[in-house]
Amino acid sequence: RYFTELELTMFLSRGRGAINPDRKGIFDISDSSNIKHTQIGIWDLYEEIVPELSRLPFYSLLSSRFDVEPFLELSRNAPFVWRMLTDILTEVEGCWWLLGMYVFLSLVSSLIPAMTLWYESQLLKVVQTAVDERKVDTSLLIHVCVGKFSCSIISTIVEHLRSITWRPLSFRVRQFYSHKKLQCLARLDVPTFSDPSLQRQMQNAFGMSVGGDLAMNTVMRTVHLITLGTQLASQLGVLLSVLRNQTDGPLLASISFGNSILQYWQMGQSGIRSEVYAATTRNDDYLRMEGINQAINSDQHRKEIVAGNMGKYMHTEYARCSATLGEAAIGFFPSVYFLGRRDQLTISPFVSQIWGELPQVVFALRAVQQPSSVPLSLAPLSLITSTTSSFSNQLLGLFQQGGSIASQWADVRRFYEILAVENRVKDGALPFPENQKEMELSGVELEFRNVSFKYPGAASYALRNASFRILRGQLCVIVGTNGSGKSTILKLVMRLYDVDEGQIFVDGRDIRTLKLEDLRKATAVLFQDYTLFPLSIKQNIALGDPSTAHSPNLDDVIEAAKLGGAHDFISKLPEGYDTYLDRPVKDVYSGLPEGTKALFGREIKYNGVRDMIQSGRGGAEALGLSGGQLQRIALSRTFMRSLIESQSAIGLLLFDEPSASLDPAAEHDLFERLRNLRGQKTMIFSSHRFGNLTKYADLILYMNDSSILEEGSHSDLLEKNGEYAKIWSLQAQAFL
Ligand SMILES: Nc1ncnc2c1ncn2[C@@H]1O[C@H](COP(=O)(O)OP(=O)(O)OP(=O)(O)O)[C@@H](O)[C@H]1O
Repeated sequence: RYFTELELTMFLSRGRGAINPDRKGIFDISDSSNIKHTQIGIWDLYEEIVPELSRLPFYSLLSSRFDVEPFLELSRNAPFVWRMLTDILTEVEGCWWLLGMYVFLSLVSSLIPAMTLWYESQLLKVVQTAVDERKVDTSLLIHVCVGKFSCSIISTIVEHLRSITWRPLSFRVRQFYSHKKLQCLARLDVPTFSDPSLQRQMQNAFGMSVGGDLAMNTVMRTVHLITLGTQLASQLGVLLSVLRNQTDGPLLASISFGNSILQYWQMGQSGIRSEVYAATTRNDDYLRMEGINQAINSDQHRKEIVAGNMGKYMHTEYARCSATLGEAAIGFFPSVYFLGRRDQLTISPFVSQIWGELPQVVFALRAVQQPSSVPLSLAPLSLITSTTSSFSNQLLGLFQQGGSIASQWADVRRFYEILAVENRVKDGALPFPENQKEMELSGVELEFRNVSFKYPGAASYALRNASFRILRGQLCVIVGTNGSGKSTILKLVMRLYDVDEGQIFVDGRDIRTLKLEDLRKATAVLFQDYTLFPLSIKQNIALGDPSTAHSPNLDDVIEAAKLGGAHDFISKLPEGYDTYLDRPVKDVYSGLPEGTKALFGREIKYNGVRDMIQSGRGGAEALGLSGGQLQRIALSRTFMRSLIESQSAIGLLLFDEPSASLDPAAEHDLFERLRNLRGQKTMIFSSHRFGNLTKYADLILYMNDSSILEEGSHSDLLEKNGEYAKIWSLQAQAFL
C-alpha cells in the first residue's frame, strides 16, 4: 500500500551522470543504510545515498569504486541512437543533405570561439608591444582586425544558414516520428497497452510530446555534444599556445580552472542529490485540497457540484486546509525549491569569490618577487584568465551535456523498445473462416471448455471453469448479477485477452490458432463500456467497417444509423452527420472575454470565427446528446459492419447490454430488428434484464460470482426452478 502511494520519480533529464532508471536492484525505502529520508514541508523524500564527491565531474573515473554503469548504459543505448540516425537518413526524404549541412555548419560555428580567442591574444600582443616599445605593428593590427571582423560575419552567416537548415530538418523528422509513434501504438492489444510498466515507459519515451521531439532533440543534443568537443579541442590549442609564452601561465590557469570546478560543485548543492528518489505525502489536508482543486477544475463534476450546492463548502474547505498548511501547501518540486534549501550561509560562496580574485593577487606577488620577469602590462593576465575561464566553462558544459545526453539516449532506446514491443495476445496462423459463404449463412459454432480467466494484475478470477457450447446460428443470452463475468466472456471471444486455463473453440478450432484479423473481421461487437471517438458522427459510424471508413458511402452510414435508431435525431442536428461528437481541436480566441468593451471601447465578437468554423466541415460539438442517443450511435457503428446486406461478411454478433440506456419501446424495437436481421448468424447477448430476449434464446447461461450456475432454454430453466426461475419470477411480478 505504501509503495502504490509513492510518487516514484526516476531521474529523467536532470543532467550529470545519468543512471539507468530501470537498472536492477531494489529501491527499498526501509533500507536506511542506502536510503536517506528527509522531510520537506509535508513531503517525505527518500533518496538513494550517494557519496558527496560524486557530484564532481568524472568522479566515477577517479574514485576507487570505479563505477562503470554510466558507460555501460551509454554503450547499451548507442545502437538505438545509431538506428535512429540511420532511420532519419534513409527513410526521411531529403534528410541526407539537410543533416549533413547542419552538422557541417555546427562544426564551423564551433571553431569560431577559438579563432576569436586567438585573434584576441594577437590583439593583446599588439597592445603589449605598443606599451613595451612605444610602437605599433600596423600590418599585424590590420591582419588581426580583419580576422576578428571576419569571425563575427562568418558566425552570423553560419547561424543564419543553420537555422534555415534546421527548420525543414526538424519538420520532417518530427512528422516521420509522429507517424511512427502512432503506427506503433495503433497495433498494441489491450493487455499490452494497459500494462503499467509499458505505460511508464511510454511516459518516459513520449513524454507530453510526440516522438518527433525526442528524435530531433537527440539529434540536436548529440550534434551539440560533438561540436562542444571540437570547440573544446580548438580552445585548448589556443590556451596552450598562450600559456607557452607566459611565465606563471600554468599557475594562473590552474587557479582559474579550480574556481570553475568549485562553482560547478556549488551548483549541485541544493535540491535533490541522488538520481533515484521517491517522494510521497500523506497529509490529509493537502490531499483534500488537491481533491477539491481537481473536482472544481474539471467539467466532469460540475453538474454534481452545482446541483448538490457544494461550491461554497468546497471553497471554504479549501481555504481552511490552505490556512492550516500555510507555506507547506505546495507540490513536491516547489517544496524542494522553496523549503528544501538550507538557509544558513555556507562558506563556499566566500571561497569562490576570494578564489576569483586570486589570479590578480598571485600576479602582483610575483611582480614584487621577480620584477624583471613580469611584463609591464596586465594584458597577459587578463588573457590567461579569460581564456581559461572560457575553456573551463566549455568543459563543464561538456560534463553536463554528457550527463543529460545519456538520459536522452536512454529515451531513444525506450522509444525503439516500444516500437518493437510484442503483443501479449499472439496472432494465430490459420485463416478464418474455412468457408466464408457457409459462415455468412449459418454463423459460427462456439465452445468454452473449462475456461478460467483473471484480468492481468487482478487477484481473483473473473471467470471460473466455464464450459458451454453455442451451435451455429443459435441465440445465446448470458444473464447474471453485476460483476458476474458476462462481459468477460464476450471479451474472451474477441480474444482481447487470452484465457489462463482451458480452451475456446470456434468452429471446432482452438481460437489461439486463428488469425486475429480474420476472427475480428468475422465478428461484430458492441461493448457495454463502448466509447465514441472525437470525430464526426459519420466517421464514428463508418468506423464500424474500417475497410471503407476512409470514404464511407453515406447511404450505408444512414442505413446503419436507421437500424441503430439514430437517424432521426442525427438528421435534426444542425450539422447532421458532420457533427463532431467532441471537437478534437479547440478553437483559439484571444484572452479578452466576448462582449467586453475593454479594448478602447471596441466590442469583441468572435461570431465570425465561430460561424466560419461551423459552416465548414465538422462543425459544432454535439453537446447535450443523451446517454440513450449516444448508445444508438454506438449501436449504429456495430450495425455498419454487421447487418447491412452488402457487407454482411460476419458470422458472429456480440452485444453487451445493448439496451442499457434505451427506453422500453426502443429496447423492444431494437430486439425485434436484431432478431429479424440476424438471419441465421450466431448471436450472444449479455444482459441483466430478463424477459424480452431470454424467451427467444436457444441457450441461456445464468451466471453468478464468475461461474455459470445454470444453462438451458427459458422453459428448461423455469422447469428446473433454480436461481434463474427465482429471479425471473421476481422480475415478472414487478410488471404484474
Ligand atoms: N479490466 C479489468 N481489470 C480487472 N478486473 C476487471 C476488469 N474488467 C472487469 N473486471 C472484474 O472482473 C469481474 C467480471 O467483470 P465483468 O465485466 O465480466 O462483469 P459483468 O457480469 O459484465 O458485470 P456487469 O453486469 O456489471 O456489466 C468483476 O469482478 C470485475 O470487477
